[in-house]
Amino acid sequence: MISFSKYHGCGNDFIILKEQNASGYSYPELARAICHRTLGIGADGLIIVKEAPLEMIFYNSDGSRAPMCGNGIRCFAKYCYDEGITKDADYEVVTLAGIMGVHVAGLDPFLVEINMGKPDFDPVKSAIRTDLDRFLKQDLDVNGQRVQVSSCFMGTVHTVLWLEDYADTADLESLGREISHHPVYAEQTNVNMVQVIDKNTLKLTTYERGAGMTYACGTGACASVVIGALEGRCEKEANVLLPYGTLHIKQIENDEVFMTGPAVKIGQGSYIGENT
Ligand SMILES: N[C@@H](CCC[C@H](N)C(=O)O)C(=O)O
Repeated sequence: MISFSKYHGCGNDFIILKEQNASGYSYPELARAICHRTLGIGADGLIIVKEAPLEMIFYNSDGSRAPMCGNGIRCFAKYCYDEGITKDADYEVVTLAGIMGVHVAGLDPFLVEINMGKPDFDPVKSAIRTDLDRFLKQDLDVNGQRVQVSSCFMGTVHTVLWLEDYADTADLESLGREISHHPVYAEQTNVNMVQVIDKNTLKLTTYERGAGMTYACGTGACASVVIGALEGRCEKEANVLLPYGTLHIKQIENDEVFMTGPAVKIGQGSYIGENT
């Protein structure tokens, strides 16, 4: 039996476990089994919490490991608060993408601001097969359709495309899937399909590597504002609208990106784990 909790950030949902509760399990297999929407508890990802120092280990629902998860780290912060692991307002969390700064900005509702670090435009960092220095405003052939995309590493690999450039946006899931698996991305990419509402407001739909369509993506919201500002489509500070919440994203003068948003506990229980 594995004790777990379930949380969501703007609809992006996660199973969260302490490291000691998953000892002896293969994390990729556990992620696939526990995140399964029918045979498991159901979630977009699995978060393992390590203490001293605090570390977030993140797996997508398909069992692949990701370096960072923006909505996940806010839920990690709420879990640490709920479990009494830390009641500090400011602390750091180790991730595969580096150390992230956490600031608990409100308790009811629970609001967290994360220092997400700086975007990295080097295509090598995002495993993009190109000779270019930056992969911005690049045309991809997607099923015979020309699609213009921009990519960067914002905790993990992200690609942004602007929905106003397309006449047919009826099937965002297949558009996202095709771009995510495009051969130019050696390790796939997360795909953010963005609508500009105004210079300070974006509406985001994300196809995630390792999880498919999700209701929200925190690192994707950051990448969308960063690339949107670079391309003159939005300001460096904007709200990103998602079906189950809003993220506030701000890029400051030294290029660091801050993301503020909610984290909500859904429940807790015991997972029998017979499928792992
Ligand atoms: N939903 C996340 C990102 C999770 C990781 C991603 N699917 C990947 O494989 O890079 C977020 O909120 O940032």
